[in-house]
Amino acid sequence: MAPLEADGARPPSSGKRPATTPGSLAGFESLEQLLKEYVPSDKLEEALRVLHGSKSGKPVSELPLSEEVLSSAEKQDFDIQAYQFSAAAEQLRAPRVVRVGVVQNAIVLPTTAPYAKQRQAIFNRVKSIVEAAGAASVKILCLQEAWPMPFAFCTREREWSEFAESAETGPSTRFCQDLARKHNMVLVSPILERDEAHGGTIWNTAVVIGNNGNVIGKHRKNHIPRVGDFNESTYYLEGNTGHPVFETAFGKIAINICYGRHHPLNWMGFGLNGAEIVFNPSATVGELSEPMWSVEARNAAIANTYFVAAINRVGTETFPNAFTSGDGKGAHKDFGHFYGSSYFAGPDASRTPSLSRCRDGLMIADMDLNLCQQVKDKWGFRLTARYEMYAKLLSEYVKPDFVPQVIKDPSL
Ligand SMILES: NC(=O)NCCC(=O)O
Repeated sequence: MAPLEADGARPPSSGKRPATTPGSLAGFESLEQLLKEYVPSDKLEEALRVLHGSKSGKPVSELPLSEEVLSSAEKQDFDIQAYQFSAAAEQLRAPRVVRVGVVQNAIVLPTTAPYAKQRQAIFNRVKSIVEAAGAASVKILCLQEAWPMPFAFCTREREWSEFAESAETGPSTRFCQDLARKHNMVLVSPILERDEAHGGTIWNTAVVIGNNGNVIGKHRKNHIPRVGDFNESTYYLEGNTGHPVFETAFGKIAINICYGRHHPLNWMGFGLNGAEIVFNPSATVGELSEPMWSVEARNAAIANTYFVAAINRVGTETFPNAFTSGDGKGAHKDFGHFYGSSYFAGPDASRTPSLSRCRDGLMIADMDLNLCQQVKDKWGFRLTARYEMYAKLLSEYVKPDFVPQVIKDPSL
């Protein structure tokens, strides 16, 4: 199919990449870029209305950014996109608009480089993206899962545990504290945590740093995968922090770390505790999870009437020694491609396009948090839920003598 430039649809998008670029979708950085290239603009709006939901009949609108921020992204070669989730004007409440951002990034140095150098190179790269977010007045920013390190848990090798650090005083927390203070920004920093008070146990943890640079608290990943190359349970087990919601200067936030997105009750826990925005910092690869990616965070936003930010790392990470994963695949040295594609979803079923599948990126959105209550009042999911009935079922289910409620056709 030829591009539609000739009949005036729209010029070629900047999202074009050589088809050989790792992670590219037939030569495009994202599904939306591919659609932009081939679907005439009037029809594209209709297609996106159905695909991404709508705000008064239109896809989520773009948010203009300053030249300074745009040119910094271009110079440093990261994808930047910005959108706005508006809400209806209310008579008794002022809008509560908060500017939120997410960062996706590849590791910078090969996994064979000295660890201190690998981490410092990631710090330098992430700093430049966080600085752009700060210049764009982002007030709550979340980084990707285990952002200061390669996602080495596929290997099962012990030495990668060296990247674990204190959630309260480790180098990543100190790095984020400086940036949080500088930009008056809440920063969510998902790291590999070493808990010195409990024998140096390791956790997969998101540290929430307040806009004054203080550590507000932390949350430990609730669900640990045992699928494909995700051998994380060799390093850490299920978290013990429940479903905390962090009340920040800019809104009530929570973090559902990666594999927790497959568990609807996990999402529900954060909703019951009052989250308005739930971040889902992830590290996941195409072959395994891409068909689920565009569905799960969006469904969680709808079912729990809050905003969700789905964040995935990007790039292919190759490790020195081959590993196997008990799934019949031969020994290999990489996880496959982390497909990026971070996006925001609103409680009203609208969503943004995705960030690049091939490049680092910063996505920004203005969210009017009034939308959460407006959608609750309209759809009444919290009103109509049957929590006592679910609680009863669950309390029965966890008993060893549970008998499933099955009514068999007596004629069988
Ligand atoms: N990081 C992580 O939990 N990945 C598991 C794979 C997935 O959930 O897509």
